[in-house]
Amino acid sequence: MPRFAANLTLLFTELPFLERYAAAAEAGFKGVECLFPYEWAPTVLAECLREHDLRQVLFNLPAGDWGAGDRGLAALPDREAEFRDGVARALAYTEALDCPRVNCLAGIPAAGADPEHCFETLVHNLRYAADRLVEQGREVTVEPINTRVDIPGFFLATSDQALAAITAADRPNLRLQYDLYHAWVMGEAVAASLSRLRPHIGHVQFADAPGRHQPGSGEMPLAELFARLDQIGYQGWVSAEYRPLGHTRDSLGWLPV
Ligand SMILES: O=C(O)C(=O)[C@H](O)CO
Ligand SMILES: [Mg+2]
Repeated sequence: MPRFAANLTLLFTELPFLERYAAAAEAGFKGVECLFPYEWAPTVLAECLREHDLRQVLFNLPAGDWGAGDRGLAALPDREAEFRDGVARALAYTEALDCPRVNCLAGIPAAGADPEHCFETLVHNLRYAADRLVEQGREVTVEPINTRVDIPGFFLATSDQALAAITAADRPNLRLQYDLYHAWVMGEAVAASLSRLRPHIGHVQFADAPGRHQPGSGEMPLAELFARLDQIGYQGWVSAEYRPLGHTRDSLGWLPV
């Protein structure tokens, strides 16, 4: 069985954020992730991890003004200084939380932006982030996100697009973040992709589709996909990144005890 982690931004939302660590540990998780840790001091989060014997496995680089519609900065040509500031900010958290990787969101380019220029910007920014993070021995992941339901206009909609950026940036600590849900929504043959992309995958996330809820709520063969991860020898973290239907604790039937 894979090593499962809980995404504390989406799971346990019945509780205030800092109380979700205890709930995750009590449910049996050993690892946690969140979208953005930045509104809490690194020392506060480090103490939550220590107190509940949890590992922080991932969080996102700052992604711009989320409320204003930003969904990442890395492919946005006029935001490079802000991207670099975000990397510096994230480094304080990777160090304090001993977090092995950060996820880099490409963002939604402005209407009419030149895709080639966006791609070059992305490659440049990925190199910058990878080179800063490697100094601490960390990885940077790149996540494709479905443009059909969740983030229309997102620059990297498919695994192959993300892989093209990773290959062009050419840094050993750059990896693919494979979110089974997004790949499924984009119509990817997920089981076959897992085998093909295995050498590039640094982190896995899941939710059932449609709906982005817990396993069993939709049509994805998630138990088979977890077994496939074992078969291909993937030993990294697999994070539950879904919006529970009902109370989180009643959504965890899929989690081995
Ligand atoms: O939406 C997702 O799947 C993610 O993992 C990102 O972190 C979104 O921000
Ligand atoms: Mg994801």
